[in-house]
Formats: sequence, structure tokens, C-alpha cells
Amino acid sequence: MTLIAAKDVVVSFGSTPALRGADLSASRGEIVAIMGPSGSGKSTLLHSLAGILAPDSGEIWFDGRRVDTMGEPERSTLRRERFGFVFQFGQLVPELTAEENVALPLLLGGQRRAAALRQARAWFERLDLEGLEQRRSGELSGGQAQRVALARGLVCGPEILFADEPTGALDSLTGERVMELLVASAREHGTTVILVTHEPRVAVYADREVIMRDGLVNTLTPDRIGS
Ligand SMILES: Nc1ncnc2c1ncn2[C@@H]1O[C@H](COP(=O)(O)OP(=O)(O)OP(=O)(O)O)[C@@H](O)[C@H]1O
Repeated sequence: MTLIAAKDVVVSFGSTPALRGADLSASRGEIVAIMGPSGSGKSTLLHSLAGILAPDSGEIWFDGRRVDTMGEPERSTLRRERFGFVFQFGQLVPELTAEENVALPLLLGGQRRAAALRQARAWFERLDLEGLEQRRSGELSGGQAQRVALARGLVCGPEILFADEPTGALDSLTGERVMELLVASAREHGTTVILVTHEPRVAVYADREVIMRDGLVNTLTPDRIGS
């Protein structure tokens, strides 16, 4: 069953076309990698699907509801309650400890501090982060910080995780470990993952790859289009 879909989505930034009629859908529990050259529209499509950006035209659907016609408060609730995010440079809040960073989406959702921190701590073992709960982001390695960011993306039990170059700032071995943990957590919880990546070795973790070119999604595999 389709959980999320973009239909004929058009987005321009001033006179720059970013999406020129992009289509993409993903089923519940499916891991989809969006690949393609720099500037082809990958992040713009991800932001449109996630309700961060309202397209100029076209439709975004999530779980049977139109997202692009919702008001910002409703989209914001959707993002907070049902979506998770992880970006290239983790973007942890430097003033907070690792466990506070993970607990942040729960605290923003109105959970009490003690319960939120308890729930956050459970992720440290799952993601090989035991002992790092009290560190601040400046005291973590890139791979550790990105696993903390992943825990923060997953702590609310999202139905979809949007991951924009989640391993882009990591060396290949560390990146593979992050991807293994991301995929294992997604599989365990039946989470759909929309993954933007430049790297074929990251895309192999997905169930399906799509290639973007010039603001359009080409659903043929790289082998079939000979690149
Ligand atoms: N905020 C913005 N303002 C102006 N132009 C933008 C903005 N965001 C994206 N663009 C332009 O839209 C097009 C698509 O950008 P997008 O970031 O979606 O591509 P991408 O495939 O994710 O690229 P990369 O792999 O380099 O991150 C590009 O031409 C880009 O310059």
C-alpha cells in the first residue's frame, strides 16, 4: 500500500526550476534511495514530500491525505508526530547533551523530561552509543554524532524517516555502520525510508533506487539506463 506519494510536482526557486513534474511513491516499510547528479532536485523532492516546502503545483499525499494543501500548523504536527529526519551534518544542538538531543522531539511533543530522557537513553544501546549520553556534540566523533542524530530521528517512532545524505560527511566505513543501523531500525519498526544519496554504495541498502535528472524522476535502474 502506498504510504507517501509526489504527483507531478513542480518547484522553482525564482527562475531556477528545481522540480519539473516529479513523481515518486513509497509503500509502508519500503526503503527508497533517490540518486542523481548535484542540482537534479533530490533535496527539493525530499523537502516537498516531507511537507517542509509547498510545491508550486502538483500533489503530495501521505496516508490518504493531501499534504500540500494543508496549512502550516497541520503540516508541522504531521512532521513532529509521524515523520523523522536525519540530515548530512547531524545538526545536533551544541548546548545540549547527546541524550537531551535525542529526547528533543519528545520534549517538543509535550512529554515530561524524565520520561523523554528514559526513552532517549534506550536508543544509546541500540545504536552502539553506550556511555556517550552526557557528551555534547563537540565531544563526539562524526559517526557518533550522526548516530545520535539518527536516534533523534527515530525516537518518536516515525512512520517515515527522511534522510538527506545521512552518511555524506562520514568516511566509508563509518557511513556503512550508520546505514546498517538505520536500515536495521527501519526494518524492525516497519519504517518507510526516503534516502537521498550521491553514493551507490549507500543506495544498495535500499529496496529500490530512483534516479533524478533535471528535476524529473527516472525510475529505471542505473544499469538499464547505462550510466
Ligand atoms: N533555496 C534555494 N534557493 C534557490 N535555488 C535553490 C534553492 N534550493 C535549491 N535550489 C536550486 O534548485 C535546484 C535543485 O536543487 P536541490 O538541492 O534539490 O538538488 P540536489 O539534487 O539535492 O543537489 P545536491 O546533490 O547538490 O544536494 C538546483 O538548481 C539548486 O541550485
